[in-house]
Order: sequence, then structure tokens, then C-alpha cells
Amino acid sequence: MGGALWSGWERSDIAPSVILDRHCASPAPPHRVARTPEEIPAGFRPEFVVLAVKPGGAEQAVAAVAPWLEGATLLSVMAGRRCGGLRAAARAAGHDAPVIRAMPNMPSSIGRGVTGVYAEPEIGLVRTMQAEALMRAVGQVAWVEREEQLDLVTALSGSGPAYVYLLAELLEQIGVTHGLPPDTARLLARGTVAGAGAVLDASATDAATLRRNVTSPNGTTAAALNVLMQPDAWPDSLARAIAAATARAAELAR
Ligand SMILES: NC(=O)C1=CN([C@@H]2O[C@H](COP(=O)(O)OP(=O)(O)OC[C@H]3O[C@@H](n4cnc5c(N)ncnc54)[C@H](OP(=O)(O)O)[C@@H]3O)[C@@H](O)[C@H]2O)C=CC1
Ligand SMILES: O=C(O)[C@@H]1CCC=N1
Repeated sequence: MGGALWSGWERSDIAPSVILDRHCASPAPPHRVARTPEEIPAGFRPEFVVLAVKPGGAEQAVAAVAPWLEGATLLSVMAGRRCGGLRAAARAAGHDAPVIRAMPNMPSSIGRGVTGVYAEPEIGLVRTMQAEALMRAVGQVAWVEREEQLDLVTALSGSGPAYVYLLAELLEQIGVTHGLPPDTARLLARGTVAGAGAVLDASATDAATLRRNVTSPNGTTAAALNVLMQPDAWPDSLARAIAAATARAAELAR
């Protein structure tokens, strides 16, 4: 996810910046990569320090970048980890850095992400607008008023691309199981998910109306939706999946 954000920021001419990454290729100047914290220029004074490590690695990462936290705002994209805990980690490393949390998703890698953002109440307007600009560089932005709401955002849109890819995966598998050549099943499944997403994106019409537009009375779609829309089918399994992901985000906070 850090790489996805980075490429969006590089495209948007947000500079100068330093990325701390053991794997990243060299970006175009004036950006630069540091393989270790020691390689970060000592005089570098970033306005934002962005944390994009696994939630369990937060404390170690904050400690590693402590010398660059003075006067900086921490921008975390980590699932679950609360502002309070991150601020405590920064304090333990010697700096009282305010925290903004963002929850982007994978389409950010092509500038088509959606990101939920929460800022601690004392964050000023300038930093709020700067954080919004950072996330707008990779897609659309929605602010939430309460930090706990980011757990639901994580479950809905942060993890959401995986649910859509699962749909493509299952359609392909079912096509093959029922006799289509694998290449044909793959083309039809991927094209359907991508095409339906593109229509959703291109149209102001709500999703339920688009669904009804595909559904001829007593036709094939109605036959399928009669199965999928049973209360104990997709409405229930998706609600339980989102609840499980939301609960997991809350667990990660601990
Ligand atoms: N994947 C997604 O779709 C989304 C992820 N997120 C959040 O983004 C965060 C990262 O997830 P993801 O990109 O999937 O994870 P990855 O493991 O792919 O990326 C984390 C990267 O951070 C590096 N890293 C870890 N610790 C340090 C450190 N102390 N200093 C420098 N680099 C370090 C890792 O290197 P190494 O492998 O060598 O340890 C790795 O390259 C998570 O907190 C997740 O919740 C948020 C929204 C969507
Ligand atoms: O699975 C995860 O925990 C991360 C957060 C959202 C997407 N990936």
C-alpha cells in the first residue's frame, strides 16, 4: 500500500520526499529512497511522516523514524491502530506528533482508490487540507467524524476490493466447472466485473437501479437473484463478513 501511495504522490509532483523502503526502486529526483533510517538526510524536515507498515510493526517503525518526527504529523494507513496508541509510540520516541489516519484501498495504485480519513480534533486546517491532498492524489476521499468509524471503512472499502476479486474468481471457477474453456471463463468473469464497475463509475444511477436494469421479468437474472438475494444468502453472508472484518480492525487496535 505504501508503494501505491508513493507512485500517486510521485505522479502528483508532491516533493521533496524520502521513502524508507528496503525493496523500492529509485524514484525520479527530487524524491529519494532510503534503505535504512541512517540513509535519510539528517536535515530533512518532513511535514508528514507516513506509516504504511503492518499494524504490528507500528512501534518499531515510529521508533525508527523518531528523528524526523519533530514538527511532523503522523499519517497512518494502518488498519485498526488508533491515534492514541500511535501518539503514545511517538511520545515514547521523544516527540508529541499529532496523528491523522487514512484507510485507502488497492485501486489507489492506479489513482482510483477511495480513502476514509480521520484527524485528531486538534489537527489544524492546513494539515487537514494537506492530508486530504495527499490522499486525493490516489483517488477519492471521505472524512469520518469518529475514529471508530474507520473500522467499518476498513471492512467496507479497505478490504472491499478483495470481495470483488473473489466474485471474479468464483465466476471463473464456476464457468470452468460447468465446461467453459479456462481462457473463456477468465475473460468473461474478469470482463463482467470490470465492465460492471466501469458502468457504476460512469453513471450517476444508483446500484439497485443498475441491477434492476439487467433483470428482465422472469428472465435468467431474476432466477439467479432469487437465490442470491434470499435473506440468508448474500445479504446475510456479506453483513457477517463486514462485521467480522470490522471486529478484526477493532482487535488490531488492541
Ligand atoms: N493491502 C491493502 O490493500 C491495504 C493495506 N492497508 C494497510 O497498509 C499497511 C501495509 O499493508 P501492506 O502494504 O499490505 O503490507 P506489506 O507487508 O506488503 O508492506 C509493508 C512494507 O513495510 C516494510 N516495513 C515493515 N517494517 C518496516 C520498518 N520498520 N522500516 C521500513 N520498512 C518496513 C515491509 O518490508 P519487509 O517486507 O521487508 O518487512 C513491507 O515492504 C497495513 O497496516 C495495512 O493495514 C490499508 C489499506 C489497504
Ligand atoms: O487486510 C488488511 O488488514 C488490510 C486492511 C485493508 C486491506 N488490507
